[in-house]
Amino acid sequence: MSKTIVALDFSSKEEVVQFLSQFNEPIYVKIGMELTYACGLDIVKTVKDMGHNIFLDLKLHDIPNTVKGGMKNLAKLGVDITNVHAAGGIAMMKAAKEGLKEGAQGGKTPLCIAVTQLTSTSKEAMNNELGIDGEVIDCVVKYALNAKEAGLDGVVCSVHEAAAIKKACGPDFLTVTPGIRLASDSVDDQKRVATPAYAKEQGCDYIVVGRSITKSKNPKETYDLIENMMK
Ligand SMILES: O=c1ccn([C@@H]2O[C@H](COP(=O)(O)O)[C@@H](O)[C@H]2O)c(=O)[nH]1
Repeated sequence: MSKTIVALDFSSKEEVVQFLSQFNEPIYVKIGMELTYACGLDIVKTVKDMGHNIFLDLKLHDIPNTVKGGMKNLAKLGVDITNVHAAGGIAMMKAAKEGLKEGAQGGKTPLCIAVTQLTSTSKEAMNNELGIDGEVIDCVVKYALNAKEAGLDGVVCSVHEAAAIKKACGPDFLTVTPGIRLASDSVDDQKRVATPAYAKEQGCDYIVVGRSITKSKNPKETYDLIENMMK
């Protein structure tokens, strides 16, 4: 199973099909807002029919009843992982899990993970804009403990918090880490970034990589390079 989840941040089905044609074997991909809002949820079936594993990254955040209903319908798509915002609270996360169980197809319930603090959030922004005092790592670990209490399977966090989360929540609690850059890449809008090699060192279960792969001159070669760093 690959450790690299490629973020398919494209705005058309054609771009996705062209991008995935470079891969001869199934990989792990992430379908997020950009692609879903451009193509609708039909794109999930298209990518699934090509044999790829899917993390559907729609980051649900609403009242528990609404999230439960939303997740029930997302589970019917047969995706592997989906997610919510941990900031929605424990009752909302429990409802997400219930919805996924109700909608599960063929006995397969998608894993549910919670976004802690976005990797584009710095300590300064968290303190001054979001009004959360203290260090990012403390907030992220608290959100991870909430997600565990709600029965979720893991969290989205930065590489810098992964080891502390494993210590607090146990080795089987998944850490899925975006904000990945090769040393030569520009950081763009990300704030809490790390290399694939450091992600491996910190024990991250999966890394999420978008632009470093999709915008590189040879995406397949860059994917292979990154995937090998995670082995
Ligand atoms: O905290 C988060 C949660 C989700 N993401 C998503 O991951 C990719 C990262 O893309 P890059 O191009 O590698 O920066 C993107 O789809 C985000 O929506 C995140 O970055 N941070």
